[in-house]
Amino acid sequence: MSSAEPQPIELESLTKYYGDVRGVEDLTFTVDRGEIIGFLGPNGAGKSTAIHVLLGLLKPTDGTASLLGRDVTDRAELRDAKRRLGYLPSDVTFYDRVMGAAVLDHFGRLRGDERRAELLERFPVPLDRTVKAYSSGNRQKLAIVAAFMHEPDLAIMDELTSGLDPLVQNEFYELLEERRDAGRTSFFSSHILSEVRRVCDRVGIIRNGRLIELNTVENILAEGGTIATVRLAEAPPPAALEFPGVARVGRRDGDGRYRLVLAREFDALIERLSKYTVLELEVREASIEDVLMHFYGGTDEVPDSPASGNGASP
Ligand SMILES: Nc1ncnc2c1ncn2[C@@H]1O[C@H](COP(=O)(O)OP(=O)(O)OP(=O)(O)O)[C@@H](O)[C@H]1O
Repeated sequence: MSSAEPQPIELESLTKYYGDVRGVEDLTFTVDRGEIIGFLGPNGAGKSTAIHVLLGLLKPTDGTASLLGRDVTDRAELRDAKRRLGYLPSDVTFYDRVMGAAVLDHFGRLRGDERRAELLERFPVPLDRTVKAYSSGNRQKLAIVAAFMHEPDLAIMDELTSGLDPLVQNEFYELLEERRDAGRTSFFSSHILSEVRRVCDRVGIIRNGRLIELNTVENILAEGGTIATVRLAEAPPPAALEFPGVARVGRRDGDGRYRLVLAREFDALIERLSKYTVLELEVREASIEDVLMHFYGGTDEVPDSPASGNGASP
């Protein structure tokens, strides 16, 4: 690939309304070549809408979207881009009455299949059975082979590894990492925070149709990397515990504990707490779940997040 090659995904003020219902609004971002980027957000945030616009399945209300430098609203350009695209949908459906092998033959004829044999070794499926007889995991493995066997420059995946067992998941993450090493790009939506942390270079967080954060996992964690939970004999208002370096302070309704999200400002924390009688203090590293709960704000829709049960939402 030459350096003059266009970015794999470029969205500029992309907006999609379904009648009066907002799907996404004013989305602007660029995905770089060789990047693995995750798209996170609560249910209904707009992830699928953005992906469907990118695939040319939905027409934008406003703004532009391009795949591998091709305008997705132009049929010929979209067709061209799709030859170098691998797409893994969230609900894998094939014609039930065809054999697994015939499914791969079909996609192979359309786009190529140079990695077919190797991928089938890594993601084995019963090729001589009809897809109807496949378990959901096998369907997904077949979809992976179909999506990646032509070595696409860009892969787009909706709900990355839903339904795969942990060993297959791991194999799949390795495939994405090999692609990255070869300068190929992967973009996926996910609810699974551990997988985002494991494989992503950057994470985009979308809420109510808008992109509210786009950053590396490390930087997202660094903004509020420490959580202090404290119980005081006194009951000052949460704002009394704020100082530079504290991102948020909240107070739990049930037991009156305060929860501070802060940068590693331990001296300042100790100084501030010294004004009070500290009955309990726990300080720990924030998890990505903690940080994302902040962005998701007050929703319960982070499935593998531990219950945070605190009053520290923004
Ligand atoms: N075909 C449609 N007609 C009307 N509204 C729609 C349609 N598809 C999506 N929406 C609305 O657009 C918004 C974004 O939905 P979208 O499916 O893109 O979110 P999502 O982030 O993919 O959610 P999930 O994680 O639940 O799949 C929601 O308010 C949803 O109700």
